[in-house]
Amino acid sequence: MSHNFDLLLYNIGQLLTMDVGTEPVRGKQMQKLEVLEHAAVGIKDGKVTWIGSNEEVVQATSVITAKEKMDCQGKLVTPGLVDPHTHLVFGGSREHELALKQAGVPYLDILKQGGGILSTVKMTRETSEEELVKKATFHLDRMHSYGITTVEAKSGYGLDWETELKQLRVVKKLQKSHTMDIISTFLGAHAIPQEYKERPDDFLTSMLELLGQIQEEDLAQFVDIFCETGVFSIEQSRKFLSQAKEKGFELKIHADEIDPLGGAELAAELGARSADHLVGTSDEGIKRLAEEGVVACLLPGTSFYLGKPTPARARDMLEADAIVALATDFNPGSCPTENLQFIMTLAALQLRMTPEEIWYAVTVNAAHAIGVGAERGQIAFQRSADIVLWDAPNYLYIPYHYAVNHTNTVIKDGKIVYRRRQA
Ligand SMILES: N=CN[C@@H](CCC(=O)O)C(=O)O
Ligand SMILES: [Zn+2]
Repeated sequence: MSHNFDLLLYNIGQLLTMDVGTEPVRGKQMQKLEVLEHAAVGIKDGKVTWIGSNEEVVQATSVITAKEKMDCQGKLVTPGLVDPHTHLVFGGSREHELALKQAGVPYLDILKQGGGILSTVKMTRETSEEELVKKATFHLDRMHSYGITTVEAKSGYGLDWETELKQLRVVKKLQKSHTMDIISTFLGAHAIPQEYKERPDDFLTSMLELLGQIQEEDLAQFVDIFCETGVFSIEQSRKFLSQAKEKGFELKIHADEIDPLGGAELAAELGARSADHLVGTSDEGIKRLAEEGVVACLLPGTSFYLGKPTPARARDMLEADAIVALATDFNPGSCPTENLQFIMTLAALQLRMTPEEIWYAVTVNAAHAIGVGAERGQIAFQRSADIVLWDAPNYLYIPYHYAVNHTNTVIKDGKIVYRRRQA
């Protein structure tokens, strides 16, 4: 059979296809990783149309042709990474808070004093839609350079109708203008704005009134809430998310990030797609997440940056056969980094996840955490060609050699969107 590809990747030292079909991978199954040695991948019309051996390429040069050929020099090739939890769209930055953190001022105290999220809210309200598009485009370009080809992006720095819609419309514009696949989440329930300080329930009601407009303009697939001490309680979160679910939205929840309020149990009760953070989650919460197939989306970069001594209980979640994913939690306050590769290292060192588990957590399960598990996170026949060639000899190397960028070439829907500058 002859092939005429648009792009042929050959001489691949190690290929991780992560080709597990359309279901997420649970717990103990995350240990089993298929590695193809000396492989090749053919791409046509933006899709993966052939996966074979390098031998076949060498032997059959006459019947395997391509407009462009990429010699992968015996290096690692994997699916494009998926980042299922980011606060991509925001104005300004919060580097001044670093000194407060160093002085030991707790994250929730900074928020209580009107800083933290609320200071980003002020800056985002003051930033134009065009400026927000430009700034988020810069971050998306950087994410591509780190090997990320699909991301989730939340609102939550407006906390009023105008600015929440502004953020979501920025995401909608980026879905059209940028090569990155972006899944949108409404996080209007991110914090209580000053103007509603004494009336949090009225604030949540006003955010719920936005849902109709969000649906009408198709601005978000998910609705999320920050369920945390001093922000929104379990009861408030249950009421808010239940009403969003009734309107047809899929659910996410910032759960048990700092205090173990039982956000994981609530996520299971409501059939959320994912529960995120989970640093303080109880045995019961872990059990319920696994039972209901809620993706446990862990954010070790946030624990690292906030200097939290105890990491999320990843090993107990894996033991309980939960579906575990990883994300950056990229945001200006608790995790200002787009580098998902560094998150992979933190998952190894702090969460004690194995390299095999980590690779499922940044591809297949990350895609399931944002509802695109059937389309993204794998190199498989007729799937979009979202592929990374790494300057690495094998898949162990990425979490091991840390705080640098290992990408050589990043391919999105069959097109090269990033190539490391060759000296
Ligand atoms: N905890 C709430 N939201 C973000 C932090 C947002 C911020 O600090 O600006 C998080 O997931 O950590
Ligand atoms: Zn977050």
